[in-house]
Amino acid sequence: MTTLSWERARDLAAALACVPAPADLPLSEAYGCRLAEPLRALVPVPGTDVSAMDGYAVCGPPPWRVTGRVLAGGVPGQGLSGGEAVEIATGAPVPEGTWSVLPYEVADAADGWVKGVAARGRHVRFRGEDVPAGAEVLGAGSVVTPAVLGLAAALGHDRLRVLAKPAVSVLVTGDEVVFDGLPAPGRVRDAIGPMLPGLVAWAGGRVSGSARLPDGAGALRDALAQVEADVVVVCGASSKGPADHLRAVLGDAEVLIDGVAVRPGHPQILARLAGGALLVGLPGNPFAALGAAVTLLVPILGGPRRGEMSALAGAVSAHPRDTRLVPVRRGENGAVPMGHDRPGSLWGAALAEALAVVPPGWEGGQVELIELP
Ligand SMILES: Nc1nc2c(c(=O)[nH]1)N[C@H]1C(S)=C(S)[C@@H](COP(=O)(O)OP(=O)(O)OC[C@H]3O[C@@H](n4cnc5c(N)ncnc54)[C@H](O)[C@@H]3O)O[C@H]1N2
Ligand code: MOO
Repeated sequence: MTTLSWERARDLAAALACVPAPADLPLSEAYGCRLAEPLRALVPVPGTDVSAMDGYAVCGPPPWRVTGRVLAGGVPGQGLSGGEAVEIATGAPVPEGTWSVLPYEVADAADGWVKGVAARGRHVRFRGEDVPAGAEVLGAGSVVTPAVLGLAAALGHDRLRVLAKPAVSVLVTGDEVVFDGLPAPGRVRDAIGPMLPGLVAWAGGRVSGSARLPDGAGALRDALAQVEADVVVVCGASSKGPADHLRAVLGDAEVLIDGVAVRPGHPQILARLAGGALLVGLPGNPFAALGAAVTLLVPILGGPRRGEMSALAGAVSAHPRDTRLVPVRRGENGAVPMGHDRPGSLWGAALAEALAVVPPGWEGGQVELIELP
């Protein structure tokens, strides 16, 4: 299979973008998804007539004799008759017969009696006044924001039927890769695993699982056989060295892309596994992995595709055959290269807000900027 141009690789990945499927997710997992059906109130809010103020629930004209106290979560007890009041907390159910609530600030209370001016219905939140039971509060397709999650909980929902984000399972390979602490000589800290959840979430997916694998075809083959996700990302093992087993274990998978003419990140792979999931093979070099993820993974997850065009303000040399991805920040005269962009280093990318796409043989002129999260 021949190496694909960077543009064609990105287009092919976008054409294979995952279609979100309806699923019932707990509130804790639904953030950022779209509702697959309208959101309805399972209960009225408030659920019963409650006080909106700390003060006295009163009945009839003043003065009132104070007969008791009701706190939030309490039971209202006996109903009120004319000339009676109970001390009441905000959110507590008002007793039957309540005319209104007199806040402490305007109540004149002494010796078990209270006086004041109480307009009828004032400072009482009536059952269903905020949201009536059964009301459709949001339409299908609405994005589940933090406020939507709070509203859904208030309306009695534990789960939401949403268009679930594509699930991404991450496999990090390499005997030399360690996952915490200071790497000993010959070891290297995993710099790709920590980068992926944020990148995946930004692109529209969610990391549903991750595993750490030693080098070796057996471990990778077993892990791929067990994985349940829409997309599997394999980090490392994408090149042609003795420990690079990804191609060997692809078996009856359909390899769609094997190598992209881009620097860094050319040894990237896209395949359709026998079970239907897509596999993205990222190079082990961390900046190369980021470049490959932007090329294949982000479009597959439905993430932003095209960026704006911009001049480059700084010396950048094009590659004769490969597209270059150059970390940049926007400046007054165009995008400024950040440097520190060797394949093994994320320093430049960490300083950057976008990757400039420098086409093969580029001789100046505007280039596309791909936003980085
Ligand atoms: N004969 C060839 N050798 C190489 C080629 C090639 O075309 N022909 N391409 C080079 C390029 S470009 C890259 S990029 C790498 C890709 O290698 P792999 O994907 O097989 O990855 P590894 O060999 O396992 O590791 C490469 C490098 O990255 C480090 N690494 C691996 N995983 C991680 C991780 N999770 N976090 C941080 N660093 C990681 C690893 O220790 C190596 O230093 O192949 C070149 N070789
Ligand atoms: O492309 Mo490698 O991906 O240059 O380091």
